[in-house]
Amino acid sequence: MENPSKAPNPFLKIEEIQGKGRSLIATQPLKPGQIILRDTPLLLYPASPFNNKFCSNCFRIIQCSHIPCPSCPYAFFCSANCQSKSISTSHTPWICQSLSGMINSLHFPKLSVDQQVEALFLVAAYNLAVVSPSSFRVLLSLQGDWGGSVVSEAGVDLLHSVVGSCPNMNVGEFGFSKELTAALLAKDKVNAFGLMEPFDPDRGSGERGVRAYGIYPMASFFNHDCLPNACRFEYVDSDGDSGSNTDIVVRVLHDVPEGREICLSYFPVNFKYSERQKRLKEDYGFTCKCDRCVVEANWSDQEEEDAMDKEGEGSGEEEDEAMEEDMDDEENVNVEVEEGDQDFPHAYFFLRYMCNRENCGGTLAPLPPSDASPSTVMECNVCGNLSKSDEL
Ligand SMILES: C[S@@+](CC[C@H](N)C(=O)[O-])C[C@H]1O[C@@H](n2cnc3c(N)ncnc32)[C@H](O)[C@@H]1O
Repeated sequence: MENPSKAPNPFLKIEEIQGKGRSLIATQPLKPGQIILRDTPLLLYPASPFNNKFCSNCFRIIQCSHIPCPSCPYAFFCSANCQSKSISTSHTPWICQSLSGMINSLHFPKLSVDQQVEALFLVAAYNLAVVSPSSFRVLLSLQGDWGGSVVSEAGVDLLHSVVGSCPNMNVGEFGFSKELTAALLAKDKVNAFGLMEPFDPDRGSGERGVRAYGIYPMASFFNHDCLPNACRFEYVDSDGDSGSNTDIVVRVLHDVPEGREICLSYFPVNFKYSERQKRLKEDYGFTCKCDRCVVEANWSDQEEEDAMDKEGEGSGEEEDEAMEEDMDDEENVNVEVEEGDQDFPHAYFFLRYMCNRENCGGTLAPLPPSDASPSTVMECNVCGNLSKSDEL
């Protein structure tokens, strides 16, 4: 599951940016669609304690019959291979015993579903301390501290006592303390990526279910931007080796010059200004001051509504200066933008990089370039649709 001693990434370096902390910077000019990162999770944990829809090891959909764990009722596998692999990764004997102890305790059923999922994370994290101390150290080095604003003291007390009901919380050199539990919860909150359930056209983009959460050692250094220059893809249900299907793949959307920071959006880009600010403050502990937020901070509610309507229509207007800066090197700009309409300066981004399929809200990135020529086929990172960029 984890591989903390990977080769250095040739496209990215970590640098401190004032006000943002560690950030990922392009070490060379990047082409549209270029894969800049494939990252393997340090740990994965299920988004629900009582799920038999997804394999507890590879998190693929279980197609027909599942294989239950012989020792507890909380894990199901898609194959004998996954079951045997899980013994050293996602469902070790330690996790199996801990889950049984914790879920049968008096406190667990009183937790909200979100708290139950956080308890599952803590069990997975303390398991990592047992099975791979070096990976646990990597987890501890990520952003998120006890005392930050993203986890409440009451929540920490409750979860620490619930996880304390596991029968064997002797976790070696790291110990088991409230401070460690609090730090782990904060790290989970600001770094976890959701591995999503397959796209369902009948559900809105905000309602899409999560099958599992993962903490990725390198992807955890991507900062947020409300108009990102990269996006991540996951192919959990793909064939191939169990183990690599939960990797995340990050591709750039357009040309990026050397030295530019690479950012993801931490949620669908069509969220309104107020929703974005709330989410970033509550879940990640910061106030976003990206170029888009600076512009939208001055919008009235009506202007925001108008902009969202236009975005839904996918109509193109003028690029703003900030976007121009990011797009200077864009080779495939073939979208006509209307002149003189200043009220929705980021329309170009939505026209070109937002999936227009109903209820999707995904981001479009070109397929990886072949022979150094950018692809004209765009792939949506939510519904998986492929479209020709020149259809725009
Ligand atoms: C996934 S981590 C990103 C890496 C992090 N900067 C670090 O030093 O490890 C998320 C955290 O980075 C910071 N961050 C991310 N995007 C930011 C932004 N646009 N402005 C300010 N801080 C940001 C916040 O502290 C957030 O909780």
